[in-house]
Amino acid sequence: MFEVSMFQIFVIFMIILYIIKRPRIGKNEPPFVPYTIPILGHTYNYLFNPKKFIKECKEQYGDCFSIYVFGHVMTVVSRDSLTEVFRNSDDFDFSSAINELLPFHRLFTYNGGITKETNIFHAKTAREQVSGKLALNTNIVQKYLMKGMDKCIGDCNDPKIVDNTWLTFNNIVALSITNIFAGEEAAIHEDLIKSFGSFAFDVGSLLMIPPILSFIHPKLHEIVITLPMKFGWNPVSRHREVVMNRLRPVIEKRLKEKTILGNNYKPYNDLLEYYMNQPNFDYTIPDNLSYHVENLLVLVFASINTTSRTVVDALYDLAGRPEVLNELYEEALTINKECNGTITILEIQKMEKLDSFIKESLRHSDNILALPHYMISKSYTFSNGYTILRGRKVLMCADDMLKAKECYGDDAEEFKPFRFVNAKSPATKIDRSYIVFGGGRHACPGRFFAITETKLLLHKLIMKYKFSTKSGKIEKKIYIGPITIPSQSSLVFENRVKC
Ligand code: HEM
Repeated sequence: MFEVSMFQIFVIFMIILYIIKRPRIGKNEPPFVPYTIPILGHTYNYLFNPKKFIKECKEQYGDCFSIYVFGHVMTVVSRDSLTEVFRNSDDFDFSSAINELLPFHRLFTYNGGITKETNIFHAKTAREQVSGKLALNTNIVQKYLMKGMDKCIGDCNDPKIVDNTWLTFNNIVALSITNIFAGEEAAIHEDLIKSFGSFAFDVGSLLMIPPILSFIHPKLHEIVITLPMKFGWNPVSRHREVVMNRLRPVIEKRLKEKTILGNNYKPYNDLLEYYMNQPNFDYTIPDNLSYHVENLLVLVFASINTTSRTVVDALYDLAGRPEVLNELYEEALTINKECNGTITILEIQKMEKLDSFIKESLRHSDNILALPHYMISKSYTFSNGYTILRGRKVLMCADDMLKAKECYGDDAEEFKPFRFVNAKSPATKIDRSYIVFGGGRHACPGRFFAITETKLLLHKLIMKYKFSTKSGKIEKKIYIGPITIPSQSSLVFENRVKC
């Protein structure tokens, strides 16, 4: 009798997998980097040795090459070919690549998640209602950043050690953003602020599941990570319920006000008011409020933890450089004297050294590969002559582009805090190499708000505290594969003026 052991089944499975998943490269595709381990391809180097691996590939194959990771061929682009991806947004799509990592179309059950089409609305909202209302909202942002600072860091007459830095500053940013998104009335509720603050972390936790099953098919990975939804666990719905509970009474109150006051009704400046003014808003219709709340949550996802990440990276970069902190304190002091402590958008524009410092910190975000895009046209031929076909995933060499010598000079690798002072190059200005906010037609529309909020919070922190790393050294970021997260080490805060 012929018996088949588990081991034999495994071997047969691996052979089949090897045969069907052998990388297939078109005739004129960017050069394929050879690998030695079958099936795994370049996955090990991608996860555990990305900096050296990508540098060596670039040196050998140029700015455009193909690698094989998690069972898929991906095109890696830098310099001119990277710029082409941004310029040709009809051919390259960011949202479908993001949906593969985080299946928003399954998590957001009422608004369909984040797609190329729905992003038009979200981008317009961010551009006109958030970045576009900076001057109107500076006071409110300032008020709640100060409140958040008092609550989360408080009095540091004696030096205070702050652990969980990203979480701490995320809570401060969440408080101010909840106030301008949901309005001050709703933002008095702790559970709403907590929900907004933890939303991106909760949804993003799905990224921590390694896509092992993608070796077989990416859909399998999606099925597995969304399996808990079948048993009622959905990180979006939990937060959606909290937000709806807190917004419903405010909506009812505003609608009543509108009826009583008629033309004398004074619209609020928050995002809630904007959603209420949409022609398709009618919260009495089933699912209508869920739909609008999910739209709001998309912007919560895009804004809070990206902005707090920028603040925290800048804080670590500053905490390890006391001489730079002193120089920024001098600038902050001068500006503060001129306006008696009440900062308006004009004062924020005057913070030139701080702006340069934040830009340099963003330039050193150290992500090796970022901003995945899918090629969605029939085929695309780069100006270097290489052609890729529909469905090819493209990854950008972020660090390589952000440290390009032809754009930043021979010292491009160095952290020069005041590199951009007098260079007419603010932290919000997109250009060929400064890709932290993407590029082209889909460049981040919330960047004006994010940089203003970051400047305001850092200004207030610099005015109130001296801070340093606990180790006294410049702390390095932590790599998770080719992307980074902030250092986990502690920061020490101390009041500038002791009582
Ligand atoms: C420092 C903080 C931020 C960073 C680093 C950041 C980064 C990015 C990046 C890299 C993209 C992709 C751009 C592309 O496809 O070329 C993007 C898109 C987007 N961001 Fe931001 N972002 C930040 C803050 C914000 C804020 C505060 C908002 C909302 C108020 C926002 C809303 C959006 C939206 C709606 C898009 C999609 C744009 C489109 O597809 O047309 N972001 N962001």
